[in-house]
Amino acid sequence: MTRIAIIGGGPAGYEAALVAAQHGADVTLIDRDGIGGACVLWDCVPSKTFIASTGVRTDLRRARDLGITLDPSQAGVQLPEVNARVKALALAQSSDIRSKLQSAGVTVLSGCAQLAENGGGRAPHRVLVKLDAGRERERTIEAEVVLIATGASPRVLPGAEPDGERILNWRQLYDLRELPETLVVVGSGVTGAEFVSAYTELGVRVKLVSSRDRVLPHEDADAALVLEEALAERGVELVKHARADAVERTAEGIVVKLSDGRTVAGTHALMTVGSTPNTEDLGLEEAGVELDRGGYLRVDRVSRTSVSGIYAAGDCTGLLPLASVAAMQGRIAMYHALGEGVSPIRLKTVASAVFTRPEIATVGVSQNAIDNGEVPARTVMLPLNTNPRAKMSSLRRGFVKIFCRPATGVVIGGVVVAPIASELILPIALAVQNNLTVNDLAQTFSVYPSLTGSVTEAARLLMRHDDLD
Ligand SMILES: Cc1cc2nc3c(=O)[nH]c(=O)nc-3n(C[C@H](O)[C@H](O)[C@H](O)COP(=O)(O)OP(=O)(O)OC[C@H]3O[C@@H](n4cnc5c(N)ncnc54)[C@H](O)[C@@H]3O)c2cc1C
Ligand SMILES: NC(=O)c1ccc[n+]([C@@H]2O[C@H](COP(=O)([O-])OP(=O)(O)OC[C@H]3O[C@@H](n4cnc5c(N)ncnc54)[C@H](O)[C@@H]3O)[C@@H](O)[C@H]2O)c1
Repeated sequence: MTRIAIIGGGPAGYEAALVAAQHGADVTLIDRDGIGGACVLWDCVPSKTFIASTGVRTDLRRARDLGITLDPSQAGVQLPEVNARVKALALAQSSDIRSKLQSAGVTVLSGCAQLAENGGGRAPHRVLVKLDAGRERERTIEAEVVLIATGASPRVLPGAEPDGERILNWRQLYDLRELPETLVVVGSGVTGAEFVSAYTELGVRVKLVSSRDRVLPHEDADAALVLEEALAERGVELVKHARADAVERTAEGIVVKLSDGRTVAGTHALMTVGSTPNTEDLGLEEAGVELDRGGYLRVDRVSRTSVSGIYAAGDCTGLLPLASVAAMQGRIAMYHALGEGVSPIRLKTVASAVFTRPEIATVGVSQNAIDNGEVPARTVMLPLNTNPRAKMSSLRRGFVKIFCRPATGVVIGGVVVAPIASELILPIALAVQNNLTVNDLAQTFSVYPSLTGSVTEAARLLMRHDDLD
């Protein structure tokens, strides 16, 4: 029976463990902070749960447009209750995953693990675990296969170290007892944008410090523009071309010092300046495992590191820091290690979403790659304000974009900006994954009236005239 040791219990680690156990391996999974990893306990799941609460306020804000008047005092935010719900839901999900692993036969250990010296040659790898509890303090596990799935941690900007009171990282937000009066968010990537949108919905005055000329510099530019307009309308102050050098405490709260001499004041600062991989103190150098720039583990498309039998998956590899990609990398590693048929990971079919209001969802090639001439494509952008369902719900913003191959009409990408874009992207993702054409999409019945009607309509606009004859 193949022995497998997995370091890290986030989506990369636990999905890998489930697959390996299903295929008859003897699996030990070690995690130091809690099963589900940062994804379930601090990052993805808590932020989306928090955003679900703020979404109620979004709907209330829009109710007036639909002829419903509400007493604003009835829409108060009980922050301790919101935060308690976030934490309870994260812990419950962590516990569900632990039970699932245990019933699949996975040995779950709580503790900190690192690679230990092995006997060399064909001897199995050895993993040293410093256990959290119990009489046994250390255990050495021998395994033919090791998967490193240790994730990443919030990057700390020197001079702006979080203190958990006024200068916060996103993992410390759920300990606040009261809403900040003025929140300065530093960093306009996906994490920053999601919290700006969420806190604005809760009535907090928000300022966003962006090192670029816009919010979401890595996302579709048209989508980012729509979001920027929506945030500006809600009073968000966007400070552009602004690189934070330091954040200092003041009598009133904090002040963010920018590299060009400007300052931005608030009561609290939220640092969303990216993450760094958890690859220190793992014994990687001694084991000969190579790292890339920034300390990420170098892997190929079946998750192999530079050392035979040692695989890596998830945010510690820096491939694409998404829970879905982490899980897929973990599964692929196990299929490969156990000799099962496996296809290398394909990032071109990954669907992802930014959970702002409106949401932004994307899949496949980007508009940028098309505009740069890297990918030849025919494109369409259909505003949602022509969609009957959108009009009924008084939606003013948003669009559907579809990109297809010029000659064949095969769908290669798309963008949706809408309140539930994370759900609406699926038909386009399905088309991209399965090489479907715009004709296939256009000929699919969508419900009338529905927002997905804009997906089929956009596809119809991309059908060539000779197809329509
Ligand atoms: C604010 C935020 C929101 C996000 N929202 C989304 C989203 O909506 N959708 C999405 O797809 N992705 C989202 N992501 C990204 C997603 O959270 C990550 O891609 C995902 O967590 C990666 O999973 P992982 O298994 O690689 O690592 P993690 O989830 O980080 O888990 C790694 C685990 O390994 C443990 N560990 C580390 N070192 C050791 C050691 N030496 N011994 C034992 N255990 C160790 C850690 O404690 C941790 O528990 C979000 C990220 C952030 C920051
Ligand atoms: N909904 C989701 O799926 C979701 C949500 C959050 C994060 N994520 C994943 O996590 C990844 C990382 O996102 P992120 O937003 O945490 O990090 P990021 O690295 O994408 O963005 C950080 C931003 O901070 C800026 N920055 C860095 N130093 C700065 C400084 N001194 N002053 C001002 N700005 C500064 C950077 O220029 C960058 O734009 C995403 O690419 C995504 O894959 C996904």
